[in-house]
Amino acid sequence: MSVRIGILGYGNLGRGVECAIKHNPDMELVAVFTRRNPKDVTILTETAKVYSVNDAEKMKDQIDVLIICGGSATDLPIQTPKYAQWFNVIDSFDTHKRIPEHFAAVDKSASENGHVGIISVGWDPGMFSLNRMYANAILPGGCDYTFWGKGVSQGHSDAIRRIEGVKDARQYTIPVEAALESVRNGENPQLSTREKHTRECFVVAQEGADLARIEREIKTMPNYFDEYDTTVHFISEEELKKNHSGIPHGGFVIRTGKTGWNDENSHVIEYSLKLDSNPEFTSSVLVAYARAAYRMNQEGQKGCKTVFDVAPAYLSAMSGEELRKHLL
Ligand SMILES: NC(=O)C1=CN([C@@H]2O[C@H](COP(=O)(O)OP(=O)(O)OC[C@H]3O[C@@H](n4cnc5c(N)ncnc54)[C@H](OP(=O)(O)O)[C@@H]3O)[C@@H](O)[C@H]2O)C=CC1
Ligand SMILES: N[C@@H](C[C@H]1CC(C(=O)O)=NO1)C(=O)O
Repeated sequence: MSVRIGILGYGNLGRGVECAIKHNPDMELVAVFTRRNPKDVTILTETAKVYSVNDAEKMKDQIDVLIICGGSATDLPIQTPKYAQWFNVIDSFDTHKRIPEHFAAVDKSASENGHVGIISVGWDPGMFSLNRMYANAILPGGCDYTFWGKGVSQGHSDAIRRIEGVKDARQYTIPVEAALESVRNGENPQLSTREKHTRECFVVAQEGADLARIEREIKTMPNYFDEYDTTVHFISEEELKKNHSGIPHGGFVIRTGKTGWNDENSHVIEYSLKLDSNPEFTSSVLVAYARAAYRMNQEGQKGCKTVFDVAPAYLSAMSGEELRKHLL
């Protein structure tokens, strides 16, 4: 029997989840929910329909897992705890400093209602988090480094789009080459946030908007830009569509550490991603964790989880026997 999926929020991630379900025969898309007028939202899956978010609760018995594809800056803190009342949920919440409070809110709602909510799924947080954890467990005395880009951060682009007067935006994260070189040379540098990345923003402003205010709000935005050297370019909608339509990204996690009675042996653990489509890759991770949430809930589990709490086998469409035969 297929895992019945709902999508809440039809943006880059929502479209990516719809596409990822096509690649997972054990899943089916039942509904897409939107805060806009459903007539204004067109999906590609003929067997599913678009509904208003106000209709979601009525469909709670028709959906096994609701994948919440809103923005981390303002949507997910409200949406994920709300819909965990009625559904097993998955989200991609990536405001790292606010994950503890988000976890607590989702845990209360999911636990009280007997659902599983897996938050902060994707690649960072998500796959990068897992690899940082594995590497720290294996090399307890070492140094961690995470680099992103050059690529388009969806979270930072979404955060800019939420600023009054902004019509559209793309934010590129750019690693500082000297920092990268020092890490790769095994120099184990102590790097501040500002020394690792810069951020470049391309913004389409609404007619008559106060550009100086928008630039200021971007550069001083806590949890997103205030710790970085950031440049802001105001461009036309045509320029954005022509020169910034893709959403590529990537990055890597490195941990260096030593073993031996006198730390005589050095080791480097590296996990890297090169993504043509940040949203499509992130959505593929969301869909795998939706499979896990359904299975964990079927076993009687409930409450909020992160990627650290999900045994890997729950993610796979293969049976235990197939996994042992093909991937062990
Ligand atoms: N953990 C990770 O590794 C990653 C996390 N993320 C997270 O995913 C979040 C969502 O990213 P993304 O999908 O790019 O965000 P979008 O801006 O594309 O979509 C966010 C929401 O905005 C609404 N929306 C989308 N398009 C329109 C439109 N044309 N007009 C009006 N509203 C619209 C949709 O809600 P509705 O349909 O209800 O209107 C949608 O759910 C990011 O904020 C980021 O935090 C992203 C990548 C990786
Ligand atoms: N959550 C990020 C995924 C990675 C990308 C990123 C960045 O460029 O700052 N941080 O984490 C996203 O929204 O794309």
